[in-house]
Amino acid sequence: MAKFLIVEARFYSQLNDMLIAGAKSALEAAGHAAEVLTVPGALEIPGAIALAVESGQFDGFVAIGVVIRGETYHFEIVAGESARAIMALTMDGIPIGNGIITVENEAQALARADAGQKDKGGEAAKAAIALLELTERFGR
Ligand SMILES: Nc1c(NC[C@H](O)[C@H](O)[C@H](O)CO)[nH]c(=O)[nH]c1=O
Ligand SMILES: CC(=O)[C@@H](O)COP(=O)(O)O
Repeated sequence: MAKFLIVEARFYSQLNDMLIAGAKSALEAAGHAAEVLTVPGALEIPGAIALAVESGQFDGFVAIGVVIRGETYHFEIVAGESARAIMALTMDGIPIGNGIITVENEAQALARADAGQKDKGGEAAKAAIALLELTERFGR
């Protein structure tokens, strides 16, 4: 059994609850344990994961968040920079699944957060599990 940390940016509470439910379901189905850490927004997720990696307490990570386009360029920054920083961590061999949904509106977010629809939380958890299995296969 591996131990995963779900790092969630609690910007839209109900949507996050749905994403986390999907992620937890996927992790439990694979026989793994999960803890949840909450940060203010998606831009804080990569830094929180980096700090948690240093603790040595977790085998893998799932990033959970919702970024909905507003009026300004800030959407591109939040969506793009959180994804870029998470990708940089995975390139360092850290098993992370990215479940930060970046959408145009709440309807799109709902369809992707719902585990009975597109289940992006569960998808991200399965990606993290797959990367952890690769670290075990390649001896990291
Ligand atoms: N607009 C959204 C944000 N914005 C906040 C940033 O993520 C960050 O917390 C702030 O810039 C302080 O560093 N975060 C989301 O997760 N979702 C959004 O829609
Ligand atoms: C994704 C965002 O940053 C968004 O929620 C902020 O909206 P705005 O661009 O209208 O400030």
